[in-house]
Amino acid sequence: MTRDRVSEARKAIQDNAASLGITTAYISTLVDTFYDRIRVDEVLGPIFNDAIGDNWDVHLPRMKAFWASVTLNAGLYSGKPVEAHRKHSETIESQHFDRWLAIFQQTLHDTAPTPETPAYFMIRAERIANRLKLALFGTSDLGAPRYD
Ligand code: HEM
Repeated sequence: MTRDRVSEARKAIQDNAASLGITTAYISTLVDTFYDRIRVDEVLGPIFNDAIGDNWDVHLPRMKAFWASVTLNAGLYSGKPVEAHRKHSETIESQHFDRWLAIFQQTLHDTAPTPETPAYFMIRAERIANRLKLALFGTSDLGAPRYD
């Protein structure tokens, strides 16, 4: 695609997302609320707090950039999620993904600006969670999707 076509496609994605209430301001609220809940979760909290320690001021902007890239095609994130999780393969277990997704879904439910917002994020979160699970555990037993 030429550069014009790329920016046209990006604009179409962003207009569609904006019509669902998905903006960088909403992503910021979503990410802050989600990790506030994750940090106090009895199962996932210790994993995140051990891994991230005093670096939440680095992790949160990175996660906002990640979600802006996934949902708004913002092109802001350039990390390596598989490697980032593989570093924690001693502590992250396959069933933790269900809990992560359940907390994410509840956070979306509680904060969503429109009724369509949760599915837009959840479809993408589940797809990425499944790819991470496959990369980390080599399992294709991905469970029943919440959204498809
Ligand atoms: C079992 C569930 C999960 C656990 C326990 C977990 C844990 C973590 C931890 C500890 C980090 C920090 C890594 C580090 O800097 O050392 C991290 C980073 C990250 N996680 Fe997760 N995660 C989970 C699921 C997910 C899912 C489902 C997604 C996406 C939908 C995701 C996306 C990311 C991204 C983008 C990063 C930043 C990677 C980078 O450094 O660029 N994670 N995760």
